[in-house]
Amino acid sequence: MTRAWATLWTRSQAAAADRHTIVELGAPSPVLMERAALCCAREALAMRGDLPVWALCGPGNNGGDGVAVARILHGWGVPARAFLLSERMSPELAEQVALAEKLGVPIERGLPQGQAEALIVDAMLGTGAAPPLRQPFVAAVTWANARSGPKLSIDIPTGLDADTGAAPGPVFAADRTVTFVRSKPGLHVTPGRAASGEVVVADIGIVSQDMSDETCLIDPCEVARSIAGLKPGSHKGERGHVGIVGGSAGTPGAAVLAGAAALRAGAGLVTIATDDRGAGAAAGAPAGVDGAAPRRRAGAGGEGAGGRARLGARGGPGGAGGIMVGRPAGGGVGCVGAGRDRGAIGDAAGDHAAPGGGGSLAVREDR
Ligand SMILES: NC(=O)C1=CN([C@@H]2O[C@H](COP(=O)(O)OP(=O)(O)OC[C@H]3O[C@@H](n4cnc5c(N)ncnc54)[C@H](O)[C@@H]3O)[C@@H](O)[C@H]2O)[C@@H](O)CC1
Ligand SMILES: [K+]
Repeated sequence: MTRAWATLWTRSQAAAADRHTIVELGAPSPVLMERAALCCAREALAMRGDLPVWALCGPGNNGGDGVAVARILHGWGVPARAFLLSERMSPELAEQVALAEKLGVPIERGLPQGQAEALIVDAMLGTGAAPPLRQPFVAAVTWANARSGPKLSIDIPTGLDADTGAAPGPVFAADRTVTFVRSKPGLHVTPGRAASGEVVVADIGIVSQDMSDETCLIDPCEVARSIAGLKPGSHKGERGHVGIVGGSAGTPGAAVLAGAAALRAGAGLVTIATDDRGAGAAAGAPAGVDGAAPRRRAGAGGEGAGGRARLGARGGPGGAGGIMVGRPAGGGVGCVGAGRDRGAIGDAAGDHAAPGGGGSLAVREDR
């Protein structure tokens, strides 16, 4: 399978790539910062309308990006200011402040005063920071979120856990986030996804050395390409049989959704083995279908377009070519008749299921 899916960098992977590019390859840090700021300044220009731009800058290199954005916009004739929110400054930030001051860019200390509308640029904290957020950034994020104007985050929204998307305190609510080289997992996971707005990935020339354990963002187009189309005139029996084990009595939702998804993806036959007798009807299968289940004799089955419901006739889900296993409510152990030669997918709690063939649960890439 071709994996042209977008890769994501965690905080430590981003830091390793920065180090590799700057220390080992010798790319000058200010050059990378200039590229980062140029990309962000272009986005700010597109977002601001007629508004001035105010960059809220933290003590590290994310703050350095913010000062550089204000300088670049100032050079383009945009009313832009940088606001330094901390007494501390990384060497790169200090260089940016010195350069901006020489060029007459307004640099101020503390939060902006007054109620004028502006595009707020969040250059407070980036991938070098770990939540929970400390002062003065808690107050600054709260102040910014109470304003109605557009908001742009540099690299990640301040307050967000870049690795998990968790928000243990206030998080800057961005309309757009310009993130560098690779996006970050936290920008795509709730609640971080909502705080990040539109995510723009800007290649600023940082390269990684070892990305063997990198995480990928699944591209729906790539997934669609990897699923074979139906042959005209093909029979339901040629389109695969998916077995689903899951859904306790009264809570069949996940099993039902998995069954409906399998049918929509083109499976010829779906078998749901569940403790919940209503699951088959809920999944769109003809009523009254019954069959073998892992723990009790209750179950439901359905077939794709034009198919006839059947369950148990092929030994329940054990007859399936691929099996999905959910965890029964209450943490019981599922028992699946999946052999080593069949694909099995466990859910987040799939480690509680025991494949009957003795093999471990795994996602097979072939079909
Ligand atoms: N040359 C480089 O290394 C480049 C860095 N870039 C920018 O630099 C950022 C990373 O810079 P840094 O590593 O300096 O780190 P950051 O600027 O993200 O943050 C570091 C600062 O945050 C403070 N901090 C950490 N956790 C905090 C918390 N919970 N509450 C309050 N303060 C906290 C630390 O004391 C430190 O002063 C990237 O996100 C990116 O925006 C880009 O300019 C590209 C090039
Ligand atoms: K930021």
